[in-house]
Amino acid sequence: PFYRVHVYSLTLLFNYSIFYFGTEFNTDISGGHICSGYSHFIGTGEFGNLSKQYGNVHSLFIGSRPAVVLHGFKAIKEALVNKGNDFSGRAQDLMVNHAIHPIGVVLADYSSSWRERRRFGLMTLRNYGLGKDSMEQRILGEVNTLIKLMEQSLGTSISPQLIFHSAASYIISQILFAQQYDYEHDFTKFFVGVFLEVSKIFNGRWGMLYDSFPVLRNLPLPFRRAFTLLQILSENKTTRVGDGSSFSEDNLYSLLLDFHFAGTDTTANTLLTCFLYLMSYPEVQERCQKEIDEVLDGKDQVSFEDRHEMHYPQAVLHEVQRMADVAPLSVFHKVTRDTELMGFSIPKGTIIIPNLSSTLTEDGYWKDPHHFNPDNFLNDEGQFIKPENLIPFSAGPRTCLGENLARMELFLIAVTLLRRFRFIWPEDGGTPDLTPQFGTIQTPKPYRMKVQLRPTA
Ligand code: HEM
Repeated sequence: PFYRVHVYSLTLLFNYSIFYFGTEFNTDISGGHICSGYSHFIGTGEFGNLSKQYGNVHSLFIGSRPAVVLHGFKAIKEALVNKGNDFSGRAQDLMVNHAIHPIGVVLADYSSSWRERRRFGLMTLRNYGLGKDSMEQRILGEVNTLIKLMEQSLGTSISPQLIFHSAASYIISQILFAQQYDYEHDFTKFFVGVFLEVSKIFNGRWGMLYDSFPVLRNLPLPFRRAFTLLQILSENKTTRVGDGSSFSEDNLYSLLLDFHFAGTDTTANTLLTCFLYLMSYPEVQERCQKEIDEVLDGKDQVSFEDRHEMHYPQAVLHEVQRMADVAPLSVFHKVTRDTELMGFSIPKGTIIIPNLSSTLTEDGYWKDPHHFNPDNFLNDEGQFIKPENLIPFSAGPRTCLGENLARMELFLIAVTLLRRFRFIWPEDGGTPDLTPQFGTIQTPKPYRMKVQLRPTA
């Protein structure tokens, strides 16, 4: 038989529960091992253990569908970059596909229409100023709103979650929408709220049940709420597409959702991780501020170009991305034709799970793999270096389309806020908990922060 299945373990049901069956690949065919479970519930720590047991390329089941997990930089690069054409499809039968019809970019299968829409997305980002001053000015404009909010809360402790989510949402919305609303407007609250709630459903146990057990899909279970919310959003769309466009209204709507989904949670959770670590390591925060003051001496605002002179803050921001591990399993890929990888044959249609997390602490690549240490990104002369195996944006033809925008946002927001404020862990905040909450998009545990004006500000 293709798969030799035996029950490996049956762990809990429902409350953080998974059906977890271990199976082995028929060694005549693949030479490898297979075990199954469900990614959202196994957690990346468990994934790491599976690689120790089964190797850097092994498989598991999502419901009844076989998937292959790739661990470590070598296997991921070999598949996503060197064999990019074979490994760049997308699975088409998961809850996200059904709720958001995959005619945008993120969830679309590898095809000429995906390529066309991806090109359109990149062109739109460029036309709206990425790589030119205008995008920078928009981001800095948004930082001013953050500054005002923080100034109103000086001395008290604030919850940064909604603030950073709204800022990230606002920046991407400036490209996507003609009209803007402030943070307190009903539309903003509705829009940001829908995305937070829908992501929670996709990433939670209801999303897992939907994906694993197709028979449940039409039942009135709580996952239907995601469909309802997206339907309400869809009913509120208006179109600006003129005659002659190769894009339908639905294509544009999907692109809007894609860009907003892909660009908000990821960036906001990286910022949240950044300030969590800066408060937990005050000496790192102070060293960043010292270098920022020196480089910006006399300038009233930072520019993205300044990053080339800010070696330590750049190292800290990259180390934060390593710790944040925002998209631990990337977005699942799919094999577009029968192919092979590192001696394993993989049939067309197999889901591919790139375990990006596994590259972040991989032996032999980092000076200090298991601790927060900006030295991981500094050479002996204290200059910033970026090891090629830091791939939070993934790699190959499906690599994140918003990487440059995200990098610009993280740098400009962090540097401007650090120049003006000191961030302190509140006395009544307990001990900082740096362990992220596992999910398709990882997020730090909710925390509060205290903001003080810096004497030089
Ligand atoms: C820190 C911030 C971000 C991180 C860590 C991140 C990470 C990722 C990852 C891991 C993927 C999957 C790549 C793959 O399938 O191999 C992805 C895809 C994508 N990201 Fe991002 N992202 C970030 C910010 C953004 C922003 C700001 C945008 C907005 C323009 C964006 C737009 C996209 C799109 C459109 C895709 C789908 C690309 C495709 O399927 O062809 N991302 N991102």
